[in-house]
Amino acid sequence: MTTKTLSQLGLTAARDVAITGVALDSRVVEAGFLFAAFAGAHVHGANFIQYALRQGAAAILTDPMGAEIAKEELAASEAVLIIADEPRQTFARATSLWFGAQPETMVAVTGTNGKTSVATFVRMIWEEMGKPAVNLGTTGVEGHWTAPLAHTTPDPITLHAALAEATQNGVTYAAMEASSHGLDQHRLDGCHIKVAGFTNFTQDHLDYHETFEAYFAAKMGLFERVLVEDGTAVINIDDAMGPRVKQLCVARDLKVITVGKAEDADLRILDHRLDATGQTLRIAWQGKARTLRLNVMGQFQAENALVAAGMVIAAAGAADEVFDSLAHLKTVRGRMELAATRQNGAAVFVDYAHTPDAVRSAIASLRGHIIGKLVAVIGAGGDRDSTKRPLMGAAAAATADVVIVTDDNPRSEDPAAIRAAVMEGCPDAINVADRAEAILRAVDMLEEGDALLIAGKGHETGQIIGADVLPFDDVEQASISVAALDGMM
Ligand SMILES: CC(=O)N[C@H]1[C@@H](OP(=O)(O)OP(=O)(O)OC[C@H]2O[C@@H](n3ccc(=O)[nH]c3=O)[C@H](O)[C@@H]2O)O[C@H](CO)[C@@H](O)[C@@H]1O[C@H](C)C(=O)N[C@@H](C)C(=O)N[C@H](CCC(=O)O)C(=O)O
Ligand SMILES: Nc1ncnc2c1ncn2[C@@H]1O[C@H](COP(=O)(O)OP(=O)(O)OP(=O)(O)O)[C@@H](O)[C@H]1O
Ligand SMILES: N[C@H](CCC[C@H](N)C(=O)O)C(=O)O
Ligand SMILES: [Mg+2]
Repeated sequence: MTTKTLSQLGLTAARDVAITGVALDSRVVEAGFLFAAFAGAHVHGANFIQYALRQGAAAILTDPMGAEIAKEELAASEAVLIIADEPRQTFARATSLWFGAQPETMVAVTGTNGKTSVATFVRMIWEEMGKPAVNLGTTGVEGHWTAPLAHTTPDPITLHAALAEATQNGVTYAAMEASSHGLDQHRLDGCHIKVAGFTNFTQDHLDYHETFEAYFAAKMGLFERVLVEDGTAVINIDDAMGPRVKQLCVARDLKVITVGKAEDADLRILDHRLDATGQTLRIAWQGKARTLRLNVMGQFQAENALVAAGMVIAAAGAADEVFDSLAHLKTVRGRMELAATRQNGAAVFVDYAHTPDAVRSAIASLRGHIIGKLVAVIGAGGDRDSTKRPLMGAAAAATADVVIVTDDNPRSEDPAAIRAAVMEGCPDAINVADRAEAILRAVDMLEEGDALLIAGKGHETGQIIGADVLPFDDVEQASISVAALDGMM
C-alpha cells in the first residue's frame, strides 16, 4: 500500500503521520486517509468529520470554521488536525504531491466561451508537431490518452489521478480548461501551469458567482495565482476585458502575448474571409505576414485557433511549425460541427452555444458562410444562470431569420417556464417543447442555400430531465431528421 507522510505532501502538522489516501467526501474515507472538509455551496464539509473519523481518517484538513464545527469530535480523536485559511488550495497542492506526476508542459485556458475549442486546438497542434499530448475539460481527456470526465475542471483528486495516469502513459503535454468554478474552488492550484490563455469575458454562471466582478475575479485567479511566476499569458486583446487582463499580468511581471485584430496585437489578424468549408486568414507575427487556411467553421474559431497558436509558441513551440500545423486543425466535437446536409445542399450545424454571446457569435458567424436564410434552434439549461435566458433569446432573434425555442437539460426546473423566459427575448420565435420535434421542424424549413444551427448541447449525449438522463444527441437527431425528410430511411 502506498503511504506518504504529511510533510511529503507539503503539510505542516503537530505530528508528521503517514497517510494512505486523500478524500474530500467522507463517504469514501478509508483507514489512514487525509479527509479535507471545505465550506461548500450547501453545507460545510466539517459536518462530516465525525463520519470520516469513524472510518479511520488519520488526518483532517479544514478551515477555522470547520475546526469549530467539529471541535468535540476532533478533541476526542487521535487524528491530526491541520487548519488552513485556504484549505482548498492547500488540499490541491497536497493532492498533486500525493499522485506525484503531471505532464511536464501544462497550459490552461479560461474565458466564458472557447475554452474547450482552444484546449483541443492546442492538443491538435502539439500532435501535428509529434508531441504526446492531451486536452482535458468539458469533453473529457482526449488525445494520446483518453478518459471521461464529469466536470470541465475536475476536483483535485479526479484531476491529479487523471494527470498522473496520463503521464504514466507517456503524455508530456497537457492543455487544460480552467472553469470559473474550478478556479474559485482552487481545483487546479496544484498544477504547474506554464502558459495561461484568455479568450473572452461575457455573461454566464451568475447563479454561482452572483456578480460580474466576482465572476471576473474568479477567472483572474488563473493569471494572478495559478500561472507560474516565469509563465506567459496569451490574451485575446480584442475582448473588452482583454486590456484589464493584460494590466494584471504586467503588474505581476509575467510575459504577455496579445492576440487579435488590434493594431498593437503581437499575433495580429490582418484579414479574414469565410467560405463554405472554412476560412482563410492573413496574420502577422513578429513583423512577418503570412496566410493561413483553417478548415473549421465559425469566425470565432479563428480567434480560438490563434490563441491556441500563441499558447503553443509561448510553451516553446517554433512559430513556423505552429502556423503550418493550423491547416490540419479539425472541427472540435459539437462546435460548429457539420452534422448533416439536405439533398438540396442546405447544411445543419451543431454547436455548444449556451451563453448570450455564444448564441450571437455562432449564428452571426454562420451568416458569413452561407447565402440563404438562417434557422436557429436554441434553449437554456435548468438550474443554471436564469438571467441569461431572455438575453439568449434576444441574441438569436437579432442574428437568425427563424428561431425555434426548445428544451435543453431542464434538470429540476419546469421546462415550459425556462422556454417562456427565453421567449421573452424572442417573442416571434416558435415554441416547441420536444427537442427532436424542434429539430425536425427546423430541418423541414431548409431550402437550397439555407443553414440550420442547433445550439446548446454540442457534444452532449443526454437530455437531463429531473434526475434522469435520457439519451439525446443533436448530431444524430439532425441526421435522422434529414433522412426522414429526404426519404432515405
Ligand atoms: C457548486 C459547485 O461547484 N459544487 C462543487 C463542490 O461542491 P460543494 O463543496 O459546494 O458541496 P456541498 O454539497 O456543499 O458539500 C460540502 C462538502 O461536504 C462534503 N460531503 C458532503 C456529503 C457527505 O456525506 N460527505 C461529505 O464529505 C462534500 O464532498 C463537499 O466537499 O465540490 C464538489 C466536490 O468537488 C463538486 O462535486 C461540486 O460540483 C457540483 C457537482 C457541480 O455541478 N459543479 C458545476 C456547477 C461545476 O463545477 N461546473 C464547472 C463549470 C462548467 C462551465 O464552465 O460551464 C466545471 O468545471 O465543470
Ligand atoms: N471565441 C469565442 N467567442 C465567442 N463565442 C465563442 C468563442 N468560442 C466559442 N464560442 C461559442 O461558445 C460555444 C462553446 O465553445 P467551447 O466549448 O469551446 O467553450 P467553453 O468555454 O469550453 O464552454 P464551457 O463553459 O461549457 O466549458 C461554441 O460552441 C460557440 O458557440
Ligand atoms: N458547462 C455548462 C454547459 C451548459 C450546456 C447546456 N446544455 C446546459 O445544460 O445548460 C454548464 O454546466 O453550465
Ligand atoms: Mg468547455
